[in-house]
Amino acid sequence: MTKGKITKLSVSDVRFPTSLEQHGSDAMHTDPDYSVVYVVIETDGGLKGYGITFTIGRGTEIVVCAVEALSALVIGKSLEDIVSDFRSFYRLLTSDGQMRWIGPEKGVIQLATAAILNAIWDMWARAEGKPLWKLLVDMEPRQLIRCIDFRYLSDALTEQEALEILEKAKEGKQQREEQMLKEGYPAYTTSCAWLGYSDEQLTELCSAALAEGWTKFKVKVGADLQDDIRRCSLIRKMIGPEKTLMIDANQRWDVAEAITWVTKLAEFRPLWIEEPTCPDDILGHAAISKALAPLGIGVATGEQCHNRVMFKQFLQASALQFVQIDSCRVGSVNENLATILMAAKFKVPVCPHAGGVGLCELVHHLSIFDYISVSASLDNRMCEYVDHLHEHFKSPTLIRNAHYMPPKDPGYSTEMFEESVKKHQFPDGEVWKSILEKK
Ligand SMILES: C[C@H](O)[C@@H](O)[C@@H](O)[C@H](O)C(=O)O
Ligand SMILES: [Mg+2]
Repeated sequence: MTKGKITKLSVSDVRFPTSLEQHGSDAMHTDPDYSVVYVVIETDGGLKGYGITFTIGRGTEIVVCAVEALSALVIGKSLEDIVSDFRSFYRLLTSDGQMRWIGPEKGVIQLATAAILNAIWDMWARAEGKPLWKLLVDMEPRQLIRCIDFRYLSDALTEQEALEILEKAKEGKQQREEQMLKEGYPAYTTSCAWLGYSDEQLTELCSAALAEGWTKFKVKVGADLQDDIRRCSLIRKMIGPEKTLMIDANQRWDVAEAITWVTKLAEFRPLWIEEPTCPDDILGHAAISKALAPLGIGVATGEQCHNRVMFKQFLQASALQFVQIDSCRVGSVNENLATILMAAKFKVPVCPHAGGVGLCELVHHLSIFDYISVSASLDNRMCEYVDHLHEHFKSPTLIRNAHYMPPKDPGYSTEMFEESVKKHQFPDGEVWKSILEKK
């Protein structure tokens, strides 16, 4: 594999003005400009890797600084040095004796870690000539385990248990891979019902989605109860009693408020309420889960769950019924592998968070791996889909019949078109120059 040492890491602040049309809006984030911190790493032997982390506009420049601060830990290493002992490299990035103080393993520094490690995984998959999901699927359990930092996890999941889960799932792997290649991984859509959309827009988008074959829909709630009742009733009527509805409050409520509010929306039979309260409030989520269980409503969370230790506690406390991993929030594939394995042990389905810009491109690799190599089940499992900004990626997602089709191109689907990056660079790209001039 030796193709030189990493000699170059470049990082850009790339923003898309989605707030102009209220795409992505929710009860807490009313004007998101979907953005990425885009990292490109290169070796002197000609290997390249592309990585992103997701942000929503202002503040992206801070993550860029954090990537720059971490870059010294990457420069000079070869891909082989890194992946032959990936666990140690993960530790190096997340446990630097001085920089860990500004985390540890949370917030801006963790987003930066995600961007860099996503680029490394992309480089590895490209070097092997495989899409990332296939790289993972073809790895022996022991090799997968060596990518995971088990520090702080052993009270919930030991290495031995993780190995046993992976060994057990070897049975039927081949058939599941064939099934994925034929049918794809089930997806749901959030594109119809952002909070800032009018009822007309909602109706139009929902009927288009139904015509395209979507069967599972997520609606933003949490700002105004009467609005929520009206919007949920509209969608439930359009999709009929059989199809699936989920609701997402993006952390808007206190615990008691969440319970009363969601109880009032129970007649629309949501499968889950997502992020009902503060994403760090594990016991709060446990209380909400307990109160809503009799109504048949689960709690989903994870898009702002900053590391594997948080997921561990959510699982230990029965505080969530759907684990929403995110490919850009935590320490990349390494940390998501840990969470996927813990979810398998606790028998909780993984339903990744996606959307934003690039999140769909990345995370469906992990869903496909989860099904083939870990969970072996599609029960109550689906990966989020949002129909924005795919045109900026060289290997965009492919949806067929509301399923994600497995990517074929080598890598982690992270590479963007140079032209897109250039145009949307903040604040000097032509898109932003013209917006900022008008302001
Ligand atoms: C600001 C963003 O669009 C969020 O609203 C979005 O990630 C959302 O929570 C989701 O679950 O898709
Ligand atoms: Mg959400």
